[in-house]
Amino acid sequence: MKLGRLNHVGVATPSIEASVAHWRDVMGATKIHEPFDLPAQGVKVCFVDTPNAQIELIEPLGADSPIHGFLAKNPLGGQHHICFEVPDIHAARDEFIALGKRVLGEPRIGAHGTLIFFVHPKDMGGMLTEIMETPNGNH
Ligand SMILES: CC[C@@H](C(=O)O)C(=O)SCCNC(=O)CCNC(=O)[C@H](O)C(C)(C)COP(=O)(O)OP(=O)(O)OC[C@H]1O[C@@H](n2cnc3c(N)ncnc32)[C@H](O)[C@@H]1OP(=O)(O)O
Ligand SMILES: [Co+2]
Repeated sequence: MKLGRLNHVGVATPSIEASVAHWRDVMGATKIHEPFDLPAQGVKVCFVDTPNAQIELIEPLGADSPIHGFLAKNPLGGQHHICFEVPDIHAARDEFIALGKRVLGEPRIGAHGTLIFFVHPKDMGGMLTEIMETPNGNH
């Protein structure tokens, strides 16, 4: 697979409002985007810009949110996933599968409007890994 740039670090939180205050007041973030709901992924999302990538704050949305289990184990929240860009999402998916990695579902539209998929943390050195097709303009 051709590894692209680190797009974001996903950070699970029980409260985006509280996390925004942390990133603004403690970490000095100056560009924090408006939060929005992503019902298809079961999360509320807020992007925090850093000079070379984004922090993606995710709060559970709805009873079936995929981050409920993580927050039950980590009530304060914490680093949940890392996301790398690739030029061709379908080729990347095929390559992970050929390597015996558990790809979690079909490619679907993520928070940046391009296709994403996840690879199981137990097959990725303990890190839930999101693979994302490079957005237009990032090439
Ligand atoms: C905002 C939209 C989108 C984007 O565009 O960026 C997103 O990022 S959405 C982010 C949220 N969505 C997802 O996480 C979808 C993919 N995740 C899953 O399918 C599941 O969460 C999971 C990874 C399969 C875990 O399932 P779950 O039922 O929550 O946990 P288990 O208890 O079954 O866990 C098994 C095992 O794995 C460990 N684990 C779980 N989550 C993580 C994690 N984030 N990082 C590292 N390890 C994780 C968990 O601790 C268990 O380990 P053991 O206790 O040793 O068995
Ligand atoms: Co993400």
